[in-house]
Amino acid sequence: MSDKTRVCIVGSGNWGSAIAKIVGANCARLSNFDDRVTMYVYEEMIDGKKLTEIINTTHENVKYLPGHKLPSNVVAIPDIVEAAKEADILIFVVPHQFIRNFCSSLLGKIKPTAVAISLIKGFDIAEGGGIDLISHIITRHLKIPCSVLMGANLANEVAEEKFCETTIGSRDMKMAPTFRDLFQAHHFRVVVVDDVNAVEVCGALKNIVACGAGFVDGLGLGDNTKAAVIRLGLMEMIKFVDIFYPGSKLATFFESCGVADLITTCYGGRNRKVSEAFVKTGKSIKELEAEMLNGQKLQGPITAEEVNFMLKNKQMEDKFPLFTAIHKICSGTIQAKDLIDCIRNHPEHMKITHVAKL
Ligand SMILES: NC(=O)C1=CN([C@@H]2O[C@H](COP(=O)(O)OP(=O)(O)OC[C@H]3O[C@@H](n4cnc5c(N)ncnc54)[C@H](O)[C@@H]3O)[C@@H](O)[C@H]2O)C=CC1
Ligand SMILES: O=C(CO)COP(=O)(O)O
Repeated sequence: MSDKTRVCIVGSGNWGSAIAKIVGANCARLSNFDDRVTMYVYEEMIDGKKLTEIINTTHENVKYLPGHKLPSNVVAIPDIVEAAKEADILIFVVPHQFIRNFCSSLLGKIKPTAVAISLIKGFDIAEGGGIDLISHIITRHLKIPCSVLMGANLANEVAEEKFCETTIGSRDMKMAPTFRDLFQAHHFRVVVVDDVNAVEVCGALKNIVACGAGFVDGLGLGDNTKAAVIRLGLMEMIKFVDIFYPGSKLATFFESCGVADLITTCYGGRNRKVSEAFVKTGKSIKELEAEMLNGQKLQGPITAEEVNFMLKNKQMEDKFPLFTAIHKICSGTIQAKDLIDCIRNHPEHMKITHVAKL
């Protein structure tokens, strides 16, 4: 048996494939990692050929990251257990709505000593009327620790090797050097922090705000309005973390997972793009996701629904008027043109306060 660390990437969408470029290259380069990186691929047929076969012969994920070569040591495997069973590090990067199924498939089939890191942005609804963090679901189901990686990381730009930063949140600082080795590249700079919940919640919530930014773009309301929506979104993100994840740190919002991811997603992300088209075309989000994303999945509208499920149960919708309005627009309860009226009297505008010293 090799004493080298074996890595499996669970997921092969747009971000899964972009991160496979970096992880594959690092595992090939660094002696402490096994060269062979397995990548679980949800099998599908492309022009009569299996996607796994295409990836393993051409080293390109022609559907989800066309135009970029994956390192040849990244091996696509259609069976999730086969891909994951020998891994010491499991990188979870699937659209969040599918995570429970994948965890069920892996239960009892992975190394008990394995550790996980989740790149998944989103929540799940929990029994008792709340929400669950994806990393908590992974830990609870698979009984392994789970760190997170979130940041301003539009997958296509990362694949093009344009410079960006990312944030890893980990409770186990002994793992920090290994994670940094695994993910850092000359164009992808890693900061590790211990405020894990806040890192993950930032990654999930900014997708809701990005829908709001897209509505503003669709309505043609201009840059000032969009900036207001982004700022109010940030304030609701901070309040959400403060109320539901007490003990989290404000400083985490200044990492890549916070303001930076919020900005990039509100300008360049899929949630923004589809939300703009939602206003301009009058089609449903589902129709537009299918028409515009070629199999990629939107996370914002479902995340807005999950968050609303909890806020409604706790009778706290009015404390988060932007998140609430975005959910109501996505679900067709109100129209996008009503967005501004919903936030005109935002609790932020009721404040008269001394600004804290730096
Ligand atoms: N794409 C991006 O720029 C970034 C995405 N993320 C996050 O990473 C996570 C994964 O996103 P992407 O890799 O972009 O995925 P994606 O949005 O490209 O989704 C497509 C993936 O979902 C799989 N899939 C489709 N239907 C499925 C089903 N019924 N069951 C199981 N799998 C199915 C497809 O096979 C494919 O691998 C998400 O939480 C996203 O928010 C994070 C940073 C950047
Ligand atoms: O998370 C992302 C960038 O960091 C991608 O956002 P979208 O899913 O809106 O494209």
